[in-house]
Amino acid sequence: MDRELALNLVRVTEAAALECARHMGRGDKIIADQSAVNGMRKMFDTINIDGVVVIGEGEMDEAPMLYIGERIGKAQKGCPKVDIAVDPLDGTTAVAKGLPNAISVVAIAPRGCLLHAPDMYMNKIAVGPKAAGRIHLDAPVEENLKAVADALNKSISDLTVTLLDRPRHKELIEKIRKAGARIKLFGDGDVAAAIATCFEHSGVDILMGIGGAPEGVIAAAALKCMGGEFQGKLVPMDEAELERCYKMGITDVNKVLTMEDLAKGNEIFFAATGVSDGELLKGVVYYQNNMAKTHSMVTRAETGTVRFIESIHKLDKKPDYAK
Ligand SMILES: O=P(O)(O)OC[C@H]1O[C@](O)(COP(=O)(O)O)[C@@H](O)[C@@H]1O
Repeated sequence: MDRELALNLVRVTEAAALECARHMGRGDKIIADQSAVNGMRKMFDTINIDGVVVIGEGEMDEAPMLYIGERIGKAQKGCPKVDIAVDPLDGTTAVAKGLPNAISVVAIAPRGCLLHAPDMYMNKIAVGPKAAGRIHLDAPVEENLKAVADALNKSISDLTVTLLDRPRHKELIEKIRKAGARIKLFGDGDVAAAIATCFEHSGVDILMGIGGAPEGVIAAAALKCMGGEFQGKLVPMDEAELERCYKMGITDVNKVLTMEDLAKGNEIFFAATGVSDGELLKGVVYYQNNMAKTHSMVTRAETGTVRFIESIHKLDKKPDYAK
């Protein structure tokens, strides 16, 4: 895949962020999400790829756009055939309430390389490059914390574990506290939290806990690009969810899914744009004269280069496809 695709992916997440950030604090997460989808979908149509959505807004009958299986992109002759994983707005509630950490994200890989993860929960663990290769999702919490602390040349008491603030994490939180690590809970957006582990200045060292499985695939793609490590295990809650795993070809739900299972190979691209302020990305700011500023990152696995891009948008001058 042409490396120029990276910049086009930023255009896609910027378009989604610019649309949905308008709905910050307006209390309606559905409209915020729809706006992100509209912005993202339109921009995808300008990009020369033959894409299939593998992680999207739901099944075809649940979502009008960016549904699983939808073909997107301009698809001109000779263009790359790719799998696309999107979360036009990770943090719908955060935007509706005006809270931090919401981002728009997209990951792309050659056809067949991204896991078609069912829409259910996934138990996750993620670390940055220095601690990659030292964790195992099935290992006891204390063992993982010790391994990460050793890799980072810190004591466990100086480690910060980040996890979603959910009642289901009560036991996990107790174990982390018992081991002596610090905890940073967040309300929503575990893709951004997983990415944050790859940057020392973010102040978080390890992500743990249960979040969405689709978000897990996107986070795995991102961490693969940045040299971190992500592992996940599906958490089907009932027979119906178990059946969905089987239907999607996941026969052993107890298997720890590695980055290679979730995002295969080295031709992976990932882009994200901040919607509301987070540890790494600033949220959208709207200026006078119908201008706006976005803050994005883009990376690809082949080189591992991470670019942070600040863009000033003159919204009056946007072409029709970007309106
Ligand atoms: O809110 P739940 O059910 O605990 O699910 C956790 C998931 O929700 C999120 O926080 C936000 O997802 P949405 O934007 O789809 O609401 C994800 O980042 C996370 O994986």
